[in-house]
Amino acid sequence: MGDEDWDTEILKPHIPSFVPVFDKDTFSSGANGDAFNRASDSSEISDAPTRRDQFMRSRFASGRSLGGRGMFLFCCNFVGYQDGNDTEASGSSRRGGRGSFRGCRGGFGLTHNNESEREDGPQRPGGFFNSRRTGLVDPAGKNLEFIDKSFVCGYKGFNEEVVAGSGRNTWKSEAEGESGDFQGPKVTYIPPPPPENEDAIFAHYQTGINFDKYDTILVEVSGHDAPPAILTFEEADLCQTLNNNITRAGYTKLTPVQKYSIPITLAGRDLMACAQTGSGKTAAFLLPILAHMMRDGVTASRFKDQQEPECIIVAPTRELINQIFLEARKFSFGTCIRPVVIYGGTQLGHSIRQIMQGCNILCATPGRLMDIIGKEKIGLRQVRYLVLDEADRMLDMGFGPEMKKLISFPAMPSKEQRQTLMFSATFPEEIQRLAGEFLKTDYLFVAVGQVGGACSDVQQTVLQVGQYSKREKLVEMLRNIGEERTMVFVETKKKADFIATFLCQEKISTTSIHGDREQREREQALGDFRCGKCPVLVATSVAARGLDIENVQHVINFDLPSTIDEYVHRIGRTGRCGNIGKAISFFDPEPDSHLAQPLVKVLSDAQQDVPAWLEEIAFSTYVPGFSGGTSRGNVFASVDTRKSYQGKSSMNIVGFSSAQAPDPVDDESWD
Ligand SMILES: Nc1ncnc2c1ncn2[C@@H]1O[C@H](COP(=O)(O)OP(=O)(O)OP(=O)(O)O)[C@@H](O)[C@H]1O
Repeated sequence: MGDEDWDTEILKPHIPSFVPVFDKDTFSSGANGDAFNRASDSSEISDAPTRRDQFMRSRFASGRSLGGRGMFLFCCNFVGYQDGNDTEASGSSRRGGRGSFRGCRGGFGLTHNNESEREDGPQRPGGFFNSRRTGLVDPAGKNLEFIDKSFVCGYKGFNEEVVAGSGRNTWKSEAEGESGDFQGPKVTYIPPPPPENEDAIFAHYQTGINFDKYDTILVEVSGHDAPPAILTFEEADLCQTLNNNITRAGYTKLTPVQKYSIPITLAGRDLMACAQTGSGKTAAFLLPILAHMMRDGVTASRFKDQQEPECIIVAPTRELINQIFLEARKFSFGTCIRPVVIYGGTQLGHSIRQIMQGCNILCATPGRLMDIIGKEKIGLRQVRYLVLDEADRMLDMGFGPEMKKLISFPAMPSKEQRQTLMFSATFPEEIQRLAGEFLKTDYLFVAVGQVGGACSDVQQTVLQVGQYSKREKLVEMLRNIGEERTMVFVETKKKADFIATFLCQEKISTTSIHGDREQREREQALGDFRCGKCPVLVATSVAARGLDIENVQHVINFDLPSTIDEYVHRIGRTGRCGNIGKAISFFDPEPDSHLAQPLVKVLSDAQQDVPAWLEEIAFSTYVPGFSGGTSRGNVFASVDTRKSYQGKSSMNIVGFSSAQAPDPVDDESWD
């Protein structure tokens, strides 16, 4: 069936509108076969040579995207209205006119080119102004119609404020959503308490066969007087409790980003660290912070109306910040340090109660953090460590203003008085420049491998698949993949629902995660995926960053994201911690041609085969003299952008393999 029929099909009233979970025993996803491999390879094989000459590749070195194919026109012909908050991609360029929800046949004819979902927005309230898919996601599993009730009142997305011309959305603070201007029905969800059982706290998965290969990755440290890397946990000279926790977590050997970031942080330096997905960045900031806190004799915080944490960690998504919290809880086990997590979509009172019981490390999503500071439940005076995980995302136009607000609070120690740490697998140049405002001028920059490069343990395949053939191809692949855990990324929340529902109809056990699902549903979906109850998770970019799920063997980009950075994060959900994984991307030349150049670069940098047809498209969209930065944030920074702007000779640059870890050479001054 082609996509032409899709809308019609979806409208059929008998189709379950929730995302059912099929029992695996009842509905087998099909036997493993070799068709998957054939499918994966077919386009490459038929498209002949896998690599063009070096000349062509070098021309794409800047990796700049040439997107901007016009406004994203999207009318929900199946619901008879159009909302303003459909997609989750945060790039400023929206995917062009031929989306999967094609045409503008119905609805109220509103258009919107500014649909990105910003995580950490308020939970959609219930009742009449309910989630736009009130009828879609029914946990009770009733068959409901795909009729959106919100069109009745012209609902356009709760608490949503579109910044015209920015190309990205910003939402009003969650503070307003939950406690301010908008008095919708209260969010009542209280997440389950974290496990108390030690086995569960220290549960971990095995490092993979390529874990030792991390040692061969080139590491570059730039900035003044970088402390030498350490080679072992012992060299970090952490306290006994921390060492015990590290051992119980199954860590025996440092990853490169840890070898460099731990001593830098222990030395009190500010840090911007860029390392490939799944290579242990979380422990790279948690361990030295915990060690410092222990060394400084942090006192157990007591029950108080206002808590003053020593450390604030922010991350862009709820699930990610919860994961970071669980890591903090694991490594601080047996100490008096109390980490707390707060995030949107949960009852505000619950967050407040958690904080009041004591808080040394606050893990928060930005909106909830602002809310809680506004309510004076958190005082900032004691903050010594500020961590921005997925820092490029935290500083982009979506979250940047809130982060700026955070560091501008009068009580917040200045950057000279606190330590600021930024981590990500991608750091576009313009974001690096913005980061300067948050960091001391002498911050150190650690680049493990190519900044913004994909994890080399992920086998990447790009297939040319037209919009109308995607679903058929997806089903074919998933049937061959069988029970192996697979994340399928799509561009919009509605599409996530459609594809998940479609796969369920095909009797493939599937669940979905995206920003229009209630938090309880999101966590349930993730839980079902983690435990293998649903081996397929259809997700929007809300699940692209940071999530560390054991045994994800495949990532399928049903739709490519609008930026190459997002691609790198998405495929990084597999191939983690030395394990190997596979990523398959459907490339539809019409909307995706702007990604051809950066894709060629990502593939070749990761020693992957580059299909000839992709090189052709990249070549045909190549603009001579085109280089470097773009406001779209989808090119790599060469490494530390201070070099580009202040001259290479003025930087201290140390390029060496992490295995050798010599002392950094003190070059000339750059500041
Ligand atoms: N030294 C180590 N030894 C063994 N396992 C480790 C080590 N460091 C990290 N891990 C494990 O590797 C996995 C990936 O780590 P983590 O989530 O911190 O990666 P990341 O670099 O932050 O990835 P992403 O860029 O996707 O956010 C986790 O399960 C973590 O517990």
